[in-house]
Amino acid sequence: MDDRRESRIPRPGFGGGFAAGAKPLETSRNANTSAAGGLDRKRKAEAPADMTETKRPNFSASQGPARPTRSNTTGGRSTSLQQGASARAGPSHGQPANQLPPVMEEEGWDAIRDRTGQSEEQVLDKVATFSKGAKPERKVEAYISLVKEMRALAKHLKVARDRLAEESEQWKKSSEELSEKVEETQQKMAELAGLLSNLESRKDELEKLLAEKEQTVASLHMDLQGLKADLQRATQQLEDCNRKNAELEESCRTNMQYNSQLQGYNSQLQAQVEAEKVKRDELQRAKDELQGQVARLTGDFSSTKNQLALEREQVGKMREEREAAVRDLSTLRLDIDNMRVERERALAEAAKAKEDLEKLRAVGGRSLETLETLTNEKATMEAQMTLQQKLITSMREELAGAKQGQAMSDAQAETRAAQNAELKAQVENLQTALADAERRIYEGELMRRKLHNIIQDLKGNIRVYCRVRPVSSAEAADSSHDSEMSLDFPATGDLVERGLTVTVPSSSAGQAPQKHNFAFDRVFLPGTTQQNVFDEISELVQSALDGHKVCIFAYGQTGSGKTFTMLGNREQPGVIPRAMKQIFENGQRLAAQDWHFNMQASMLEIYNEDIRDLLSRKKDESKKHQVSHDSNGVTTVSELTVVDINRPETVEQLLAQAMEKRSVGCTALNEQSSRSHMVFIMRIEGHNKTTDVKVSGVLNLIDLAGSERVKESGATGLRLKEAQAINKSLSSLGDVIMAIANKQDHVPFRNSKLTYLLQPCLGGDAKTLMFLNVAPTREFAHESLCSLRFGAKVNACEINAPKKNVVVPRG
Ligand SMILES: Nc1ncnc2c1ncn2[C@@H]1O[C@H](COP(=O)(O)OP(=O)(O)OP(=O)(O)O)[C@@H](O)[C@H]1O
Repeated sequence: MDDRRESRIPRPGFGGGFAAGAKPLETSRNANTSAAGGLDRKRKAEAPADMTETKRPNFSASQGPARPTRSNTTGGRSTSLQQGASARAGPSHGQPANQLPPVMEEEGWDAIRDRTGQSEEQVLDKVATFSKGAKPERKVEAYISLVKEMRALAKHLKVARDRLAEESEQWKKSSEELSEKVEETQQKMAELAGLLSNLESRKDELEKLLAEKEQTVASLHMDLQGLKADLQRATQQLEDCNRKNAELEESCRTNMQYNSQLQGYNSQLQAQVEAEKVKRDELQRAKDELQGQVARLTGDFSSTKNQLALEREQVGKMREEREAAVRDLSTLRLDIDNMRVERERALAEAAKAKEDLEKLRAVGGRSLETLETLTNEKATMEAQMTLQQKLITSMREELAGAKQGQAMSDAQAETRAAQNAELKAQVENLQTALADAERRIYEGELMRRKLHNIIQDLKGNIRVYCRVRPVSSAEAADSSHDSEMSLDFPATGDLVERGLTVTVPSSSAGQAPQKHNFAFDRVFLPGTTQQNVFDEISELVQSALDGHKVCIFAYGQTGSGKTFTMLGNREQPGVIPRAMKQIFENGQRLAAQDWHFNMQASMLEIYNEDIRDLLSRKKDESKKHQVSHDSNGVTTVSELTVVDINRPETVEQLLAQAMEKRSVGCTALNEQSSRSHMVFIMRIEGHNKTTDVKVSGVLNLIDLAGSERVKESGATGLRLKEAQAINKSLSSLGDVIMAIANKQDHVPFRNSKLTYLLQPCLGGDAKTLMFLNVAPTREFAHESLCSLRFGAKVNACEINAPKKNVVVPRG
């Protein structure tokens, strides 16, 4: 128990120091210190004051000032020594004064220090000094006291050294513990330092972040300022807009007026065109008549010419004959002269013979025989002469007749020549009139083309014609169909033949059906004939012959009449056969103006985004066709059959062949539904040999696949895939038209095969018409609404003025 208490005694003042922070020791020390302090105070209170006085040694002045007796004045260390010493010297302190041992007995150091108030150093440095004459006993006493003090101090120091050794051990241990703790602490500190550096780096990051945030805040602030400024500007702009809006409304009103003027102008132009057409027809008729006359006159002329030639020939012959007759006559004359000479000679001879006969008679009647002979000769000669005279007379008559004939044929030839000259003059006049008529027809044609184009442009380059098919007999007869009409058409007002209203039954019971109004360039009612429909688009077909790129689409749900409109049937041919007929007829008509046309046709279908050649006679379906366009906008489809066509019958055969090949599948909506887009492409190259003008047009006629919504078609599997491909390409077509109309930088032609194929024919230099085919009954009202909405979007588009592909020779 004592040991433990002693071990807690603090180190003496001259030993080593405590490590800072050794708290347990410090706490014990304080406790003991206060306990010791309590004992000291008790002892002081109990010790008699005089005794303390007397036992204090008498030091000289060199000993230094005497220290106060309070233990705490020497600091903690002295206090501890006192405490330890007093603990051991306990019994001697606890005795009453009269029982104290004599001073010379062993007194502990603590007691000595308490008594004398000296410190250890003071005792060690103490030197015994005596005043002169001091008694030896006093000196001895002083020495004894000093020795005692020294001894007490020595003991005390020994005890203290031992304790110090022990304490040193303990301190060593605690030092080791401490160094362990220090290590731990250092580790912890290192960890903490790591943590701190982490924290510092984190702090740096956070500071950076903070700085960034501050920057962001600053930029946001600036943005806010900018936005405020923008807001102000926007407000300003809004005001401007409002003002402009008012101006626009005003200009809109003006435009509307202008528009109605334009419409007036348009109708005037149309009237002009009609008048021009009438004139052209009249001119054509006049030309035909003139041509007939010319042909007749040319016939007359050539027959007269032939006759004249014949007559000339005859006259020539007659001349020859006359000349021959003249020659004969002169020969005859010569003969007559000869005969005359002969006769005269014969007469002379006869006279001579007579004379001779007379002489002979006279001579005696000699030579009777000779006389008879001579008489006979004379008679023969006279007969000959008579004959020759007759001959001469008849030849004279013939000559006179020939002369008369020649005079007549000369007169006839003159008449004919006069007639010929007249006919020539007439032919020349007619030829001049014909050239004039041809020139006027050519000018009329140019004017027609110009006006035609103006009208086409005024009508817009994308036109939408809605065609409503009649209710089929099957629909009317079958009660499972809702064959009530869902479409109404205005009977009066501006929208006659242009507007329609679709009434869509509500999907939820009890709700009223909804009405939607639409207006298009033209609406064909159910009874409209194929010819009426074609009449409305024939001008567009004509444009292809004039050198434009033209696309005519048929869009609509399955069974709405697309194929009927585009192809029709034998009795009611549709747009494609009629267009072919018109192109051929007009091509032939233009041949009179020296135009020569080359036409080529191809037919393909796009099925599931693959191209199939509909005119190929091969059965290989796996062939892949690539589409490419050159810089002139000429499209090529690799390995596609191209057929030269020179008569409409060829087209009929091609169409029949193509229809057999076209992909047909069944959906819940139509058992014979075409599941592909069919594209008929006709290229027309024209050349005017007189003017050397060249034109190059393309006519694309497209029967699109059914547009019904995938869900409605009830399709699954392959049919579902087909329906999805169809929907994608139809919506791509819509997107392309919108992008062109909105003048977007990028037009997504490549989003589908169809739009990529038709790219050059869908841009600014092309004319597009879309037939919007709709079924009339309530059963299809929802699909009709979708088709009408699509058409309305397309109809709202306006495309640049088209460019004609015409090459005019230089000079
Ligand atoms: N205007 C019309 N007059 C008379 N009959 C019509 C008319 N339009 C369509 N039809 C008839 O309606 C039926 C369906 O028409 P059509 O085959 O042309 O539809 P479709 O839209 O081409 O369908 P699909 O997408 O399946 O090819 C046909 O029997 C057709 O003869």
